[in-house]
Amino acid sequence: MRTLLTSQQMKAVDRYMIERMKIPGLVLMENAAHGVYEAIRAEMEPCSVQVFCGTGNNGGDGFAVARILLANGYDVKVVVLGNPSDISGDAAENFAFFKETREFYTVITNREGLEALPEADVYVDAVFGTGLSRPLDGIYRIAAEFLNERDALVVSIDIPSGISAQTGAVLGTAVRADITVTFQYPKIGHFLYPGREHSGELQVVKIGIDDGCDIPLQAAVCVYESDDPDMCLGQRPLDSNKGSYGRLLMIAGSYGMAGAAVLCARAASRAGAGLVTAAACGDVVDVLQHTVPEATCFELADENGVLAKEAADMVLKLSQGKTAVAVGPGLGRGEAVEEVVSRIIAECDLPKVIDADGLNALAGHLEVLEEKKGEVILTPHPKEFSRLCGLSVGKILEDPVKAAVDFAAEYGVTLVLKGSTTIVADQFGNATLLCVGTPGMAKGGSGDVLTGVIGGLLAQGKDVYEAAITGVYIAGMAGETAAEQEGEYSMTPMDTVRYIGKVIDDMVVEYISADTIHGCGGGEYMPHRLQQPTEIVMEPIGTPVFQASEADAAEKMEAEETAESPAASAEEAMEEEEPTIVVPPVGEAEVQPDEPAMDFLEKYADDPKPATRAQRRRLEGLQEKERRPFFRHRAKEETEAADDMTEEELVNKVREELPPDTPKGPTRRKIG
Ligand SMILES: NC(=O)C1=CN([C@@H]2O[C@H](COP(=O)(O)OP(=O)(O)OC[C@H]3O[C@@H](n4cnc5c(N)ncnc54)[C@H](OP(=O)(O)O)[C@@H]3O)[C@@H](O)[C@H]2O)[C@@H](O)CC1
Ligand SMILES: Nc1ncnc2c1ncn2[C@@H]1O[C@H](COP(=O)(O)OP(=O)(O)O)[C@@H](O)[C@H]1O
Ligand SMILES: [K+]
Repeated sequence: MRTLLTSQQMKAVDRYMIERMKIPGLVLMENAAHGVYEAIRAEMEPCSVQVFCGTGNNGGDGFAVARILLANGYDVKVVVLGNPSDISGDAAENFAFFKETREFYTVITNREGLEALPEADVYVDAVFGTGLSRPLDGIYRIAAEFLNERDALVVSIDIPSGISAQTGAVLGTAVRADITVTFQYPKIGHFLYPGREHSGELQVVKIGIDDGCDIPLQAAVCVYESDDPDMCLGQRPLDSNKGSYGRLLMIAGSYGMAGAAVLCARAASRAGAGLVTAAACGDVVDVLQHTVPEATCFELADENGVLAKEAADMVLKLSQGKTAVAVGPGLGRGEAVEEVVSRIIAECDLPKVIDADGLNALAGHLEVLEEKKGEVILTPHPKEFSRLCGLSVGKILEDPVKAAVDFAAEYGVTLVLKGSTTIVADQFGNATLLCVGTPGMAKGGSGDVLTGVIGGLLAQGKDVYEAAITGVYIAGMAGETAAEQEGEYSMTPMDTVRYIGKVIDDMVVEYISADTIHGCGGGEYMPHRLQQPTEIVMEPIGTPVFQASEADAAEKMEAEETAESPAASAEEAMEEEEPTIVVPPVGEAEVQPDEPAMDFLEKYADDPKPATRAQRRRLEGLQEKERRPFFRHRAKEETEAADDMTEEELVNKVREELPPDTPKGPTRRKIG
């Protein structure tokens, strides 16, 4: 499970690290750039790289990456998009090097300029990050399209430019990255389509505070992915019986849609419910008796194969002694179905999951939810959700997390908005994204399986939010396993049902700690879960949390007391190790203004008589470094060329290689 942030929350985290933790912004930017550099280095040996930079801090990261790449032998060109005079703050600090050296950057304002650039092996997208505030147009749009046409590795910094970090939506157009390196926390936009697809492989690097150090953050959104180790279920106690695992009442199916009831009932049983009671019209009961022998069946009043109004009383009577209700799959439509669904919601106090025709029955009658007796989970796909909430599908998908959270809070329900990334929202403003499942599940019947799994978990006493999250995870993973075994094209929802058992088996652990919440039967351990309806806090700057505990301090003092005498350790160091620079205590330091650290190293490197082996090694290392020029890659080319070229020929050759708009002049400048 991972915590996801919005752009605003990430800005607050940056501010926290800068203002409270006193980590300078430039240090964060440098760490970010090193993370990106490492990602590139892991893929490519020194090669040609073009870094496309915007004028904000995302561009600042780009300048820093470019500098690090140059220093490590890559052949780098920085492409500035926008007006360089708009670059300010930390980004300007990192741009300064390029401004001074000129030859490594170019400002591009049109497509012709981009097309005149030589092809590169790697493109770095540092145009916009979390500061994207409107759709890409002009040169930004052209540049994103240009990057998408390249047959090369594209690495996006923080988030592909053009993707909203908040919603995953494409604003105008967006870069398609092979790798995206983001900082400290992933963002919601990395996990929602189309942002999820545009991000490619997502890497998260820490840039200020490591894991284990808490930032006082009230993030309300998290994500589970396939094979997530945090998704666990507890073992079933040895001394248990079917009564220990609840009784699910399922109302599903109609003439022609008996399969929905079959899938739902089988999935509920596979999810572990102690007893599944299927209530349906006569035709469906006949089918169920043959295909789901483990379920008990009751025939409800019907009219032409669809429930009749009188079925409501029978259902309410049947609900006595049950622990949860699942209603909707394949019920069909009509006034009678609406009445049955409304009465279950208003008169039955059990937790319930409502899907498919259950949701259609609710559309236009949402006031029923205000009278609900038990807790309610609704599981619409976007079209069903559109019918429920009145927003168009397009509008919902513009910001699906917001749409789900708003609806769940307004009606006091748990909402499961199904899709390739499924969003589960609770009534307190929490949301969980589930990146599980496969396109193989895009086939009629997969939703019925999900309803059965959630119903089965609810029957076993799981809290509604947990049952919804765990249910989506189990159904999605079972679908993935079915796709592996049967193929994505050919797998059927019944195959998904068949693999539920394997998925659950992999999730069962002997002992569940407070961190591994699912399966422990309560919401109190839910990390980040808000327990009260509340505004989502966007700027969670709190008090610093890094204070050495008293125990730590005592341990440190003890260690100091028991340490060997400084004289002995110094002697040893002289013999075996590198010489130690002795730093006098503050206040006693002799100020030597003419001897800064670099001079000291140079002086030390020139020392004719190194005292120990370690000193000699260090000296050799330093001399080796001295010999190595800053821009290795270029220097290597020059050395090779110099073997059979005159100096004049060499200069002309290098000039020819430069892009046409680069001013002629010195081809290398030493830094410092
Ligand atoms: N210390 C830190 O904070 C750290 C931050 N880090 C890095 O900073 C990044 C966030 O930086 P950022 O806030 O400067 O935003 P960024 O995405 O560079 O762009 C904003 C600029 O673009 C402009 N603009 C927006 N949309 C536009 C459009 N469609 N077309 C044209 N212009 C548009 C926008 O203009 P405005 O909306 O103000 O008019 C503004 O000028 C973050 O993703 C991470 O990479 C890391 O280094 C770690 C430390
Ligand atoms: N491309 C996909 N990736 C992951 N999961 C998917 C994908 N397509 C569908 N699913 C899952 O399959 C299920 C389909 O449910 P639904 O649309 O209600 O189908 P139906 O009503 O036909 O049974 C949902 O749980 C959804 O999340
Ligand atoms: K970017």
